[in-house]
Amino acid sequence: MLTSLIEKARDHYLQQLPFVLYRKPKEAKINGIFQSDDVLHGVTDFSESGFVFAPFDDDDTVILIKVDEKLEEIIQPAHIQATLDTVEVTDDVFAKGAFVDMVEKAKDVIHSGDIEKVVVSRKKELPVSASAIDIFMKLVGTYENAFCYLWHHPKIGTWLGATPEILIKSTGNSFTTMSLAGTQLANGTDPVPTWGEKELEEQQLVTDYIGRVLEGKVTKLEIGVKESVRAGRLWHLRTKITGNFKKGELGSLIRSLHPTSAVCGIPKDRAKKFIMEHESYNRLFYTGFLGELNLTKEFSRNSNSRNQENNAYRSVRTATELFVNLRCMMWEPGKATLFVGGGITAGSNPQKEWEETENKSQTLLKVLLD
Ligand SMILES: C=C(O[C@H]1C=CC=C(C(=O)O)[C@@H]1O)C(=O)O
Repeated sequence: MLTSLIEKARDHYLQQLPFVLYRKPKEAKINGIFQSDDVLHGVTDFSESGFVFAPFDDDDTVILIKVDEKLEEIIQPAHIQATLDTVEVTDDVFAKGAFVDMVEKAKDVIHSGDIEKVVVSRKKELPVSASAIDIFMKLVGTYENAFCYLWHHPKIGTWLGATPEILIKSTGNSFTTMSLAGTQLANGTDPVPTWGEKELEEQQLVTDYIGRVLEGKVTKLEIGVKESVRAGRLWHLRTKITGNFKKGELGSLIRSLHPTSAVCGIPKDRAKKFIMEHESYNRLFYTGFLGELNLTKEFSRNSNSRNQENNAYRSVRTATELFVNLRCMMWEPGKATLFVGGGITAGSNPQKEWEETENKSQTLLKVLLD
């Protein structure tokens, strides 16, 4: 079924113009933002408005797609045939050897006391025949709790993903962020998982790190309780963190959060150096962030508990909603490059870390191999 939103995206792709399609967690509506020329815009201080796409490397340019046109539509998503268990964990000996070596090196550096935690990753390439739009529609139909997107800029490329992690969500001067780390495969029978020491410690390090970088920068900082959340076939540990920031400080807040230790490590600079030296590829936009920056939204609220319509009032404010670019891939005609990683601490087992990256790759493989 061709809809005006999907038709517009196809047309933009054919004309090689920038656009993004996205569906927020638990929403039915698909959004499209379309830029009418192919200029590559960069963000300078996060006072801009549009859809941002940021690389992992916080020294590189954050890209902005300008909102020349914004469309919204409720579209019937594509459902996939594959059952949860049809994609097998593979044992690619060469890739596994290199990854396990990197985890061992990371553990050596952690034991030497230089780094406390580092997130290492790898990529996985495979042939694909599906179009980026078809893959996007399957992601939307499969992962209702994730932020699903298809992003295209002719000067950069095409990316897709279904991420479970919020970097920052803000309206006015209040914000929410989260510490998300620790992974285990969902077992059909367990309603909620039991967590081991390694995962609990790994996630606590991320929560403490976020608390430290925000302290002094924000007011009313509140750190919630640990909860287990589902992301496709995986469980993660999550802690919600909220607070208020001063007018004009959104950019500095984003810059201090990214990259969190859920995707880089502790301390940030040494972990980033380890990643740059030991991962044999450039992460590009994997573990960067993406989403709406300073978009105008209408909020309506009832001022009366009896819910009388004439008491409802509306206000127009700007809102920002950014997600960490996880469970993502770069799409090229005929080829997909998937990116997956995991947090390494003193207690990591290299074989288990490999299996964890294989499990994480299934989020996209399930849709690609359908
Ligand atoms: C780096 C990734 O996940 C992060 C987010 C959640 C759990 C993670 C973990 O358990 O290691 C990672 O910190 C990835 O999916 O590639």
